[in-house]
Amino acid sequence: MSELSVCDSTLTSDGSSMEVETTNDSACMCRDSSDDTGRYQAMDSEVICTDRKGTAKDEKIYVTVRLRPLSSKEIANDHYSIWECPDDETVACLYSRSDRSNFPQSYVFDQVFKAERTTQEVYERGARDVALSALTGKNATIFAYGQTSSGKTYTMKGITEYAADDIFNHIKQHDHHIFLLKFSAMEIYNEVLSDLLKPESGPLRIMDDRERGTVIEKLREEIVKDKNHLLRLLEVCEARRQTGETALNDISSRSHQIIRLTIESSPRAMAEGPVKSLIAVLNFVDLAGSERVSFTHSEGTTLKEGCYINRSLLTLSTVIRKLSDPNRSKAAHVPYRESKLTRILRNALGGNARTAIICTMSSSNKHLEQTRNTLFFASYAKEVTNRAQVNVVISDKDLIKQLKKEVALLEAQLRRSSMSSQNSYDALLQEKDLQIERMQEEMGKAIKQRDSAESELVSFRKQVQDAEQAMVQDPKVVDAAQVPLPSLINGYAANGKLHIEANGYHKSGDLWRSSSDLKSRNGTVQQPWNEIKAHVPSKLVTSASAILLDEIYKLEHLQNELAQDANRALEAVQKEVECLCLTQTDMNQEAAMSVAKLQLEINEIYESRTTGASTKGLSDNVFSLKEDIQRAASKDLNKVGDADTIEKMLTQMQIDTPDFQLPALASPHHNKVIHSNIGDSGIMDLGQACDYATTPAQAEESIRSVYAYVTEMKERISKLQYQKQLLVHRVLELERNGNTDEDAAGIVTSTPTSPERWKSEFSEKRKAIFQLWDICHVSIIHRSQFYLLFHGDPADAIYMEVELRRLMWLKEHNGMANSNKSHLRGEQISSPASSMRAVRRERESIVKHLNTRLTASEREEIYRQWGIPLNAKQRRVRLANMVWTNHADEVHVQMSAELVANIIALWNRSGPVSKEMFQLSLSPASNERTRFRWSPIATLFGLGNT
Ligand SMILES: Nc1ncnc2c1ncn2[C@@H]1O[C@H](COP(=O)(O)OP(=O)(O)OP(=O)(O)O)[C@@H](O)[C@H]1O
Repeated sequence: MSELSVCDSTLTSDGSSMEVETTNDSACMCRDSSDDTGRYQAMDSEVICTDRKGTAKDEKIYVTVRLRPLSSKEIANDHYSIWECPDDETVACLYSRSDRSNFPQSYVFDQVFKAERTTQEVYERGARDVALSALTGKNATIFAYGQTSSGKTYTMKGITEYAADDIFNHIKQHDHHIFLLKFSAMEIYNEVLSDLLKPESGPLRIMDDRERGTVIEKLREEIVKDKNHLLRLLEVCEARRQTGETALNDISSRSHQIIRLTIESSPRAMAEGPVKSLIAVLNFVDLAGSERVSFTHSEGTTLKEGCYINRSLLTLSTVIRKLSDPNRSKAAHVPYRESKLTRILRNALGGNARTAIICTMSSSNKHLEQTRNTLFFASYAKEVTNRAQVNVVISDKDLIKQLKKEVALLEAQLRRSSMSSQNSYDALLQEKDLQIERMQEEMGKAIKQRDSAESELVSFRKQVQDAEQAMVQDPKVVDAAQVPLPSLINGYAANGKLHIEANGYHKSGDLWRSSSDLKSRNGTVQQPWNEIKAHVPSKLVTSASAILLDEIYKLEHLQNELAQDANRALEAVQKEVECLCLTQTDMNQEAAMSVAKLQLEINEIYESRTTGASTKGLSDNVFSLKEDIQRAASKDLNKVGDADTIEKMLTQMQIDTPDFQLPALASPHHNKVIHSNIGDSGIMDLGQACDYATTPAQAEESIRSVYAYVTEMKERISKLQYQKQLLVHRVLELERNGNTDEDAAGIVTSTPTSPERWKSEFSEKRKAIFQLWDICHVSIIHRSQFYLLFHGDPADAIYMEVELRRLMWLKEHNGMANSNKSHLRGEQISSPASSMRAVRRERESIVKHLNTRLTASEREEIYRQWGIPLNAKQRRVRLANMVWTNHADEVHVQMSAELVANIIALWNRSGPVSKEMFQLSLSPASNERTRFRWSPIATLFGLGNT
């Protein structure tokens, strides 16, 4: 059952609504609507909004006309009715006068109630619908307009009571809602607003609040408890209203009365979201009647009242007329503020309210003019458009509650999203864990495989070691087939080539070396010759050349070690120079330049050497030996020399390895002299060379000393090379001629025994060599090297002999090379033409390097020595063409050799000239491999062909 709630709160507004834009049911936003159509009105702890979702629409004021029957008094005064209602919407005047012809005879309205119609019918057909709009949240105003005594009060009293009945019936019928009904009443008397419920409060002020709209200050509101309560309040107001007696009305209303019901409803059940209450104001307005003074016989107070009444009604008519103008712009001024009545009824007149106007009129012929004025007013009023909207109230409390719910909802969504993310993270982590697990398993397998491979390798190495040990103890019992493929054994297979050990010799691809050689790091032969001989092929064992070959390998091994020593010396020099760079600021300029030049030269050597050329050179050299060996092995050496004789010869040719002493390296920091000695193996200990910084002068001296040592080492290597070539030559001679130890010993026996004899023999042999160089077109670089290297030392005899024999051999076969370019004994013999071309290229190279190797002053000095005018054209070409052209002239030969060495070589002025020649990079230019090759030595030191 519906109930009418009683609430302690009171409203202080005038009932004007708050216009709010609503975007949805649960959220609304207020905005100021300061135009004439409505204003916001903030209400205590409430937000009133208008629901515009299709419920608001423009609506004309509902205008009806009610005819009052003639009263007994009027009938007594011979009044007669001149108005009739041909239908429910038309009222027509029966009285026609020629002078009134400009007035319409009939008027059409929404409803016309003839005199017989009851007030209930007027209410039901002319006001009920509008009145009950307040129950649905729409403001509503019903007022009566008409001349005095036309029945306004009579009609409005009945309308209010019928509306009250309907309102309470509605409340009864809508028990799922809670209703709050508040009553207030006011009157405007002589343009003074007063509270009918509390008349003692005096005149009320009308406030125009920007937020709340028109507000009647201190207007009392009564919560209506029930219908009787409402009726009692109405009675109170009626009793308090200003009335007076006029000629036309015994109880004439002398004021405008406004009865206001504020109806608020809210659903009883708490639905989702905030509680939305509906609020509306229902005004019942009983206007004072327009009157004509002549008719009312007003005077004094009554006259004054009439003036105010007419003035306010005139303002109302003006407002209605202006609002009814279809051409009116929204900006057009509407004089609401010219009367309190229009200010208070502002929403009802063209605003947020539904409005019904009941125009009351007397049908008497005596009131024709006043009646027509009423009909004119009614005609204007029915053209006024209102726009009533549903007013929704959301309390702050409910709004906060709703917002909290939304926040909770969002938080829940966020939690769900977070949980979802967490779940996905967990899944990802699980997947990663699985991957890690799988990888760990694979790693475990790999580790096992590695361990297994390592154990196999250890086992394999042990087998190899056992096999090697067994072979050392008794090589014959070791079957080569039992030796595992040592693809990973020791360092022999670093190049990945297959090594097969058989009969004391290792074959590593294209490399042959003796077992003893491989095992003797310091060059000493660990296995006796006889022992080696026992394991080499019988063909080689019986061959004197085999003995020579073995010695060749020994020499080569020693040569390699010397080369390594030289490399170490170079590195020491390099480090020394680097140390000097740190103290270069303390050097005097000359020393700095000297050191810088040395450093540059050494850098060039070092950079070239680190390109791997030395390895290549050694390989080439070894390759040459291998070919020699293969050739030797392929021959049937039935008449090779006696091995003992060859051994004897080799003993005599034993390499002279004097104890070199490294030049002192001064150390200013340690104040001592460091000596690097050549050990038994001929390896120089230079380990500490770089640890000592020196003064620039000392350092430079040290560098020069080291440099001289390197040069000496290279000279020894060169001699070894010669010695090796001699032996190779002898091997080939033996192989070719079938000669035996006599030939081999011939070289040895040719070594002079007395210095005097050797001196003359040296001179003769050198002249012969000079001649043969010319005949054979031997490289001028080779000539220079040879000349500067061998000066007549008794130890040089063997080299002189080798060179002489080689040249004679070349001379002998030059004709063959000329007529037949086929290989001789597998060797390619350079033809005289190709040798001449090679010499020519050397001369061109000299021309090329003259400017780069020598300074201008040095060149001028040389030109003067050679008799070339300084202003001559092509001086360099002339000089190059003169070199080595007169072998009979000892001075010319000397100058030629020094010039070539000076130009081509890295010249060290501090050292012996003859010992610098081995830095020459030019080997005899030939497309074919010559039998005597200097290039390995040159490339060993990174002095590849230029
Ligand atoms: N429709 C009607 N049927 C019978 N009597 C009516 C009718 N209308 C009005 N009367 C009577 O007419 C008289 C005047 O009516 P009422 O006081 O309501 O006029 P009024 O328009 O309010 O006048 P005023 O403006 O002076 O107050 C009253 O005695 C009333 O009873």
